[in-house]
Amino acid sequence: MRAAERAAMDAGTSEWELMQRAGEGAAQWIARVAAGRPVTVLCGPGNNGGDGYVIADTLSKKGYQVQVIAPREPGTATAQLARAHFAVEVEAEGQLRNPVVVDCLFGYGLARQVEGKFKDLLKKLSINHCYKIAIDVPSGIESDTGSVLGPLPQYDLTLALGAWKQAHGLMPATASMGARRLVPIGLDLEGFTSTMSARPSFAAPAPDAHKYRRGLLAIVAGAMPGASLLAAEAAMLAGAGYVKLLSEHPWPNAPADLVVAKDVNEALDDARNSALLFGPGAARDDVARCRLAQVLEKRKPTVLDADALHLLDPDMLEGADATKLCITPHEGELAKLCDAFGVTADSKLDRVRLLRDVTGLTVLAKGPDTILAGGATTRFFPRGSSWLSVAGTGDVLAGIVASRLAGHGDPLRACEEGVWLHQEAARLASPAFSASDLARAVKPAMASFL
Ligand SMILES: NC(=O)C1=CN([C@@H]2O[C@H](COP(=O)(O)OP(=O)(O)OC[C@H]3O[C@@H](n4cnc5c(N)ncnc54)[C@H](OP(=O)(O)O)[C@@H]3O)[C@@H](O)[C@H]2O)[C@@H](O)CC1
Ligand SMILES: [K+]
Repeated sequence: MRAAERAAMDAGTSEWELMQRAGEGAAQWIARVAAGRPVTVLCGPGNNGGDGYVIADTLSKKGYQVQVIAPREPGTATAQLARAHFAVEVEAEGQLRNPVVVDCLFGYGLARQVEGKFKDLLKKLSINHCYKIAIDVPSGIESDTGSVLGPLPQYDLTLALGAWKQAHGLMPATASMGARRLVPIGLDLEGFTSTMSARPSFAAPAPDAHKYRRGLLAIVAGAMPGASLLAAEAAMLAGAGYVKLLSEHPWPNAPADLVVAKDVNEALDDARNSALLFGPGAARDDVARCRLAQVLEKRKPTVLDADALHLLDPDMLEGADATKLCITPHEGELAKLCDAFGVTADSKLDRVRLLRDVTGLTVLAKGPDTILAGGATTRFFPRGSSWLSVAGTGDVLAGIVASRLAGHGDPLRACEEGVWLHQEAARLASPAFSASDLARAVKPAMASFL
């Protein structure tokens, strides 16, 4: 973010100009929400506080009654300029008088624990029944890691300035932000490798499509059949033209439109397979270990999930084509993988990136803050439904990602599309769904992206 702002300034746009765009853009949102009601703006000592003075000034000029509380005078030249433009009284402390409160205490410059008067203000904000708006990031948040450095009110709206920061996609920060909106300030974000995932759009199959061209996905089942059946049911609705379940199990409950291949070795050898999925319900014994080795040997685009992630280690990966593989670990599986590959880091984000770097795999670390890392890219996602916290939803995700992978063979794109489809299916299936409800909801979810 600092580099993008520096580039804009080098190209002739002053910091003051950027701050005015940010403050005025944010004020437009605030005016919509406030709808005429008086507004309190809390201003800190840096440029986040500077944004606050621009917001206060813009709202005043629109006829809003504005209270500004600033415990410390602005310390940067640009924030001082903003303060000088706001000709109305500023209180050093006081009660939050108004029904809408805008928090401009700290942005991405917060570098240590919030203490003293700033801490008191954030505490007051926490218990106040006002509509709470965070400017750029909530002021008690470290914007690179999403970790908490001060009191964290539950905001109704967070307005990211110029670009999304990593905290907008990371727990625990993201849970406090309420709705999130981006205020553009004209920065050139081309080449940003770490970004919020953009909503994808899908197309109907090509006019000359047939089932193989749309992709043949082979799902290799294991000892516990339910999980791979769930993955298959989701995969059949997520784009692949042909989903085959490779299993020696007799499958009395498999739907009629799911092909079950009993000769697993023969079906795995099928040159027409576009993608493979292995792991859900696979168990962690020697049989599963041999199966994983066999799957990797095929060097096809492949999704590894669940038990396969407990079996994966550097020896197993030897000879595999990492560029075609994606892994979809939850928190526990991520810890197991980090252990196996000698990765240690404090934050989930660093663990995911390091694991990607060490293995060359595309890593989709699922959870309340899903992180995707592959190649040089990191993607964050809008918050998904918390109803996804139920058994079997990971199998459904693996099926969806594998189905997308069968269609085009690009692991990063498949993961990104998979997360969106999964979250949309959850939204449509909510509240309180089972994993098979979720798998069925992939069908209407597809329609949302066409
Ligand atoms: N650059 C640009 O082009 C644009 C930037 N923009 C905006 O600027 C924001 C970043 O501004 P920033 O870098 O000035 O940092 P900011 O978040 O205001 O805080 C730093 C200040 O707080 C202080 N401080 C830190 N921790 C503290 C603590 N615990 N307790 C007490 N004090 C503490 C620290 O001073 P210190 O005491 O460390 O000397 C410093 O004074 C960004 O999020 C966006 O909103 C937009 O206008 C668009 C254009
Ligand atoms: K803030």
